[in-house]
Amino acid sequence: MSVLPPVRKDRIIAQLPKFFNKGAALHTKDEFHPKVKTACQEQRTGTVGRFKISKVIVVGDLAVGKTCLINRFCKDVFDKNYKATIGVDFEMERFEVLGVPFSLQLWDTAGQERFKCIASTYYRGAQAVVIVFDLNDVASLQHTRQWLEDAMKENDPTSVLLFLVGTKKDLSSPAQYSLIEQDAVKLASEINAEYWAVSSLSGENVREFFFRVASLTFEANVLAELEKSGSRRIGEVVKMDEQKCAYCQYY
Ligand SMILES: Nc1nc2c(ncn2[C@@H]2O[C@H](COP(=O)(O)OP(=O)(O)OP(=O)(O)O)[C@@H](O)[C@H]2O)c(=O)[nH]1
Ligand SMILES: [Mg+2]
Repeated sequence: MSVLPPVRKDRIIAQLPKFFNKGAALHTKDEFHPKVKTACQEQRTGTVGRFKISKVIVVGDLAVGKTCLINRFCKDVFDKNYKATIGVDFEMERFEVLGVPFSLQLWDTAGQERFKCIASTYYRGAQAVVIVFDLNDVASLQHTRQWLEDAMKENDPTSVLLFLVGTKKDLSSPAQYSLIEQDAVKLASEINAEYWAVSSLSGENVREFFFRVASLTFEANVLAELEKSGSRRIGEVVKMDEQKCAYCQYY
C-alpha cells in the first residue's frame, strides 16, 4: 500500500512536451519513444516509478536565478530580494508520466565561490544537469563551460542529460534577447545541451521547462531499464549454458 498522497493534477504528463528551440534540443521527436510507451502501458518500467528518484542538479554563477527558478516551479512564488544559497538546498517534485509515478529531486546549488566546495560534493549521481545563466549577463553565459566541467567531474557524461537555461527573460529587450540567444544556442549545441529561456518573475516557460526535464529524464531512465532487463535475460541464458556444459563434462 502506498503511503504517498496522489500526484498533483498539474504534475501529470500524458504527452511529450515540446522542445524550446529546434537548433538546440536533446531530441525533436513529437512523442515518447514507442518502447517507453509500450513499457508504461504494460507496467514494465522496472525500478522507474517504484523506487527510483532521479537527481537533477542546478548549477551556475551567483545570482543568475537558480533558486528563483526552482521556487517558481515548486512553490509558485517569486522573491525579488537576493538571498544567496549557502551550500545546497533541495526540493522533491512528484510527477506522473504516462501513468507511471516519477520523482525528481531538484538540487539547488550555491553559485558563490566560497560555497562552491560544499556544493560540488552534491554533484554526484545526477541524471540531469541544469546549467543556468542570466540572459542579461554575457559573462554568466561564458562561465557555463566551467560549470559543466565541474559537474561532469562527478558524473558520467554519456548518461547525463544537459540543459542550458537563460533566466530573467523579462529584463531583456527583444533585440538584446536575440543577440544572446544566438550565442546560447550555439554553445548548447556544442555541448549537447537543450536550450531554454525563462522568466521566474513572470513564470514564462518555467513549467514547460521542468516538464521537459521530467519527461526526457523519465524516457532515458525507462530506456536504460529496458536495456538492462534485456541484457539480464541474455546473461541468464549464458549462465544456463555454462551449467549445462559443466553437467555434460561431469558425465
Ligand atoms: N527580473 C527578474 N529577476 C530575477 C529572475 N530570477 C531571479 N531574479 C532575481 O535575481 C536575484 C538572484 O536570484 P537567485 O535565484 O537568488 O539567484 P541564485 O542563482 O540562486 O544565486 P546563488 O544562490 O547565490 O547562487 C534575485 O534578486 C532575484 O529576485 C527573473 O526571472 N526576473
Ligand atoms: Mg540560490
